[in-house]
Amino acid sequence: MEALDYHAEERRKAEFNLDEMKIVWAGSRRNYELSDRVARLVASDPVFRKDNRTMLTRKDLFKDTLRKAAHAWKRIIDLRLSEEEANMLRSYVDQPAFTDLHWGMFIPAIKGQGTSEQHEKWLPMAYKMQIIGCYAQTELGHGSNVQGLETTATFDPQTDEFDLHSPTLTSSKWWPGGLGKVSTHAVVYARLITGGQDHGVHGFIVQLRGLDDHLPLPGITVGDIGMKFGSGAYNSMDNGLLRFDHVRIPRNQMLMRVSQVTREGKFVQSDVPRQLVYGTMVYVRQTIVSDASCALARAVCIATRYSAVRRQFGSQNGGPEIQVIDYKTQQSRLFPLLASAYAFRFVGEWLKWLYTDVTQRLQANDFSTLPEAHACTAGLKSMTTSVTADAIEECRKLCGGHGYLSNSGLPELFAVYIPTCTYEGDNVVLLLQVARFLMKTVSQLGSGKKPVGTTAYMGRAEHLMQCRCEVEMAQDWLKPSTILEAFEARAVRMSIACAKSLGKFSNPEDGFAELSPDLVEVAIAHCQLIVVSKFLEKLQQDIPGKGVKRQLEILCNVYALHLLHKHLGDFVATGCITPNQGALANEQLRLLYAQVRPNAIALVDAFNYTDHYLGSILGCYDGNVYQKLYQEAWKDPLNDTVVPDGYLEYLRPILKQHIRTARL
Ligand SMILES: CCCCCCCCCCCCCC(=O)SCCNC(=O)CCNC(=O)[C@H](O)C(C)(C)COP(=O)(O)OP(=O)(O)OC[C@H]1O[C@@H](n2cnc3c(N)ncnc32)[C@H](O)[C@@H]1OP(=O)(O)O
Ligand SMILES: Cc1cc2nc3c(=O)[nH]c(=O)nc-3n(C[C@H](O)[C@H](O)[C@H](O)COP(=O)(O)OP(=O)(O)OC[C@H]3O[C@@H](n4cnc5c(N)ncnc54)[C@H](O)[C@@H]3O)c2cc1C
Repeated sequence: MEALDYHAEERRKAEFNLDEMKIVWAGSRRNYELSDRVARLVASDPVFRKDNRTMLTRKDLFKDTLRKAAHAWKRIIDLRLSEEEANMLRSYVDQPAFTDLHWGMFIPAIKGQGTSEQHEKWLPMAYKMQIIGCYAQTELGHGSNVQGLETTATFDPQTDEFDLHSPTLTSSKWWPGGLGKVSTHAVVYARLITGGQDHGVHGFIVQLRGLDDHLPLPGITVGDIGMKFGSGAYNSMDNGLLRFDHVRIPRNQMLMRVSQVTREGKFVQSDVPRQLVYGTMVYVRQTIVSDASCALARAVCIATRYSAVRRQFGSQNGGPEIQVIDYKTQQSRLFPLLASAYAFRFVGEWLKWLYTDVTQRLQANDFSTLPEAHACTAGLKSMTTSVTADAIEECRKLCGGHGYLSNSGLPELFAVYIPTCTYEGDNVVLLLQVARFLMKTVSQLGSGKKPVGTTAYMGRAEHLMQCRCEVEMAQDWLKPSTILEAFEARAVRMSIACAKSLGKFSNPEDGFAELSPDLVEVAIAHCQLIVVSKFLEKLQQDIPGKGVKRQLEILCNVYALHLLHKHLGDFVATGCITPNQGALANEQLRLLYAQVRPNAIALVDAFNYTDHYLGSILGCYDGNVYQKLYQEAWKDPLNDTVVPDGYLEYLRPILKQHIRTARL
């Protein structure tokens, strides 16, 4: 018997080759095949079941996480998965765990900031998981201000050791994932002190727990910081606290690629920039951008599939009601998010390339592109996570009441996703870093130093400051050069206006603080330009498959024009476009929505998510939503008994009070 598919009609409407689109989404045929295989492997394994997760107590959830991590590791070993496949497997298991920090931060920190001797000593043990590590930077008193960290690492030349100490309550390490209950080791960030002199924050490898009994080593106080937002969600992670009471570690456990301490206690700064101490954060921010496209695609997939199944109003002559996806308001809320998922995917690909490039340069002692890599990773991490967090909530609303059910998958996705706006750098703090970079670039414009990379457009500031948009009809907005110039002109004009305002302050730092809300907007305009331009660049590539490129062009235009519509104030106020041209952009946007509509379901099918990974009744592939919702309701523990626990103690006395009242 053929499986029921409530979306079959929608799938037939698609105007492009779905298999080819899946490959574009995955980045290559090889990526597609790998990820498809690993996703199915996870989905078919009962240990990785997650539909009961939000019902578990914290302790049970944590134990379930340990069980899944151990099983994942066994699968990785047994199947001899490559590092790439192993990463995919962990991400499809879809449960935050200590392993994220071990593989995602502990190992990269040692790789990026350790010497080759340190690599040789620590990495083989870490790769075999004979030791498990975390990234212990943030403290109770300081997260954003890394230079304000208080933990000290004081060199003792007598013993050739560092003495690690937490001098105040606020110096307690607070938040590191994997620290609370699991990690045997940590890369700890502490102030390096030699000969009474403070040399700022550096990384140290510190053993926390015994490898035989898992007990904290002498002088170490360690534990979990407590429940976090939402049920299930990030509570599978043991975010921890850590205090040191004069804990001793050998000198060679300071990560010494950036700076060294000699046997005599002399501090030596190598010729690599001190910012490399922040290198792990740059790496992770880059991965967070790719992850944003996955999370956004997931929410959009659920909301799109459900919007095609859900019907409200408009029945004529007893016929079916209107699918809610056909309401223009639904389209204007949903399709820009669909377009954003694709846009973030492509900018994530590009950022990965940029990161690989900067890493190769750093190895060859070329540090010239580090500021650009920092600005791009910080800015795009901030912009994509903020958009995605808001979008998940918007998708919940797009699913009406059923979106609020836990089994829609959206509440947990939201709860697990929102800390990305805070961790790895608070989004506002990161945008201010981008703004500093932009203001520096503007200040150097007259000096003959040509801006390069993502700020190259500033080199054309003279033209962009006075150019006039030539749009006369709605369809003129479909020209890539018109869109690009409008975004470049807006970004450069906002940057230069801010730089001028800054110039009015006698103390630039006072000006920066006073104008910081405007500077954040400048940074966002710049980041949006990057995303638009990378989407346009993607379209320059040879993209095979019937109709695939055409769909991507439509999505690119939706992405750019919805931003233009949303930030019309910026575009008009800076004189890039007229209000009438803004209205034409909106007219074009409506036409584009109509073109997306028949392809919407196939465009989310292209993400190739399994029902297991989506974890949503509303988003399941076959669209059999109502039956599944009905069946699922009966599985709730409250329905285990017909009469609830507590009836006799609490309900019956209330219900029976009229008998007592009547007797009085
Ligand atoms: C598959 C793998 C999966 C992986 C998943 C992993 C799991 C995910 C789970 C994640 C769990 C979450 C895990 C976690 O949450 S881990 C904890 C994350 N913590 C943060 O992100 C803290 C955020 N704060 C900072 O980064 C710094 O303190 C900032 C940047 C704010 C200021 O800093 P500071 O006060 O020192 O700097 P300055 O402003 O005086 O600027 C001085 C100069 O330095 C340059 N500069 C600054 N920063 C960088 C940089 N990074 N690379 C290169 N350059 C940099 C800057 O441009 C300036 O240059 P110039 O203007 O002088 O030229
Ligand atoms: C789920 C989760 C996991 C984490 N995992 C880890 C981990 O594994 N390892 C680790 O070391 N850390 C971890 N962290 C800590 C995380 O990196 C920090 O919380 C983050 O960097 C933000 O710092 P903060 O908490 O000090 O925020 P704060 O800086 O105190 O932010 C509070 C408010 O102040 C504003 N603000 C701060 N500075 C400025 C400024 N200069 N200008 C304008 N506004 C400002 C912010 O925008 C924000 O609105 C984790 C955090 C979370 C939530």
